[in-house]
Amino acid sequence: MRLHPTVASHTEEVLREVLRFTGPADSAVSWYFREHPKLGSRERNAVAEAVYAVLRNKLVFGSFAESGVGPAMRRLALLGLADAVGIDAVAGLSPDETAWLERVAQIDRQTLPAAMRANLPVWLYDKLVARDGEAATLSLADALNRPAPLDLRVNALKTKREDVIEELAKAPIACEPTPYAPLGLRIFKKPALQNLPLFKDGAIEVQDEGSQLLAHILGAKRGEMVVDFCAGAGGKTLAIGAIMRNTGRLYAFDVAEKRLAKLKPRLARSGLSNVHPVVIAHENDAKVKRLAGKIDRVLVDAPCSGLGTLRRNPDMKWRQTPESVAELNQKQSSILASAARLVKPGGRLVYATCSLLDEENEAIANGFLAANSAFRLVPAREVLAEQKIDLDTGDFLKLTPQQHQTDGFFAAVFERSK
Ligand SMILES: C[S@@+](CC[C@H](N)C(=O)[O-])C[C@H]1O[C@@H](n2cnc3c(N)ncnc32)[C@H](O)[C@@H]1O
Repeated sequence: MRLHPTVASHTEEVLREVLRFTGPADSAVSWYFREHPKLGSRERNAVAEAVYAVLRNKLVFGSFAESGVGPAMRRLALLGLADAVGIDAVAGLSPDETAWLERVAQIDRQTLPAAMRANLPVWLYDKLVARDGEAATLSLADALNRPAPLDLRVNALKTKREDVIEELAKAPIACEPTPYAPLGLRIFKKPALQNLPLFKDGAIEVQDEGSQLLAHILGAKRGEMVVDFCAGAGGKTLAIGAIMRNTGRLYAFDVAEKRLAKLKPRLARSGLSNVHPVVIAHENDAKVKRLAGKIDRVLVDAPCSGLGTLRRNPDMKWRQTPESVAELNQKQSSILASAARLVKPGGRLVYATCSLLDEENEAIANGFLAANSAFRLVPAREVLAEQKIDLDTGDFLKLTPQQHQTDGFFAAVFERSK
């Protein structure tokens, strides 16, 4: 069935805003939909998917849009819609536009230059090729430029994974257990979950398998004192709180009050009562210092470029620059140094990012080790084995979408000796 003919102009309007890259694409899309409440759900879906298709394929579509007819933004919008819903579903096309889209669809992308096919900014493409070579970069870029499946985490305080599979099947929503995370489920479609009793009752949360693994790698135990230093809206906090079986004390720190506020309703659904959200002014806040040397496990899920999450946030690649990454590096080292002071002897500190860049990952971890002789690196493979998770990515946890079907994640585990 064809979409409403205004879908192309709505897509064009949203693109005009999103391609200014002044804020996150998902906020711009949500704002537009709030301003246009009459737009039907099928149309909204098509507009959003088309905008994301343009963000994912910006270089290739930009090149295709040099041919064709009509305003440049409409050409991009049509390419996005053709990619997202197919040419036949797009109404209101002129015969010239249809012919152009059909011509473009015939182009063999293998004939395009590699850097264009990767659809990455030049600085990032060059950096990845210098590290991994062209073939590996193209395979990574290909995985990053595809939409992610939907991963769920089962709240073990409320139910079991097998019971959720059965319950979802009644909806009917088909899912399969995630390969590594013991409480994860993967759905390949995008059903609306918000109205399911399972969701409302806090039996499931949406969380990428990689993010779930970061909660496991922290290895928090019952009754421990734990800090989630950069808790944000609490994706990992909720997972850690459940791993602690709702015992002990889990502080959720963040400098962003708005983000921490989003944790509140999730906490209420989850049934957790061991979580204590705390807004801090900065990483050296007195509230942090008060806990120095008292904490068993500290997770630093550091602010980062987010380049590992391009499957979900394709705009990030166009919004980050070498300068923004350098700025983040300063912040990352500073937060890690401050968080380390919380850890008691024998306690563990985990540094994690959802970045794929060495300078946000190994470089920060190695810099920390060099400056902190009281800490040693605990090989990630050992920690994962302790957690009975069958995954060996070496001394560090390194997840990539093409190898593990998760977002890109990094984690280093440190233990304090004295
Ligand atoms: C990667 S996000 C955290 C995501 C979150 N852990 C989750 O699983 O949903 C990084 C967070 O670090 C926070 N942040 C930035 N600077 C900080 C600082 N100096 N101290 C603590 N948190 C900080 C940001 O507000 C952001 O919420």
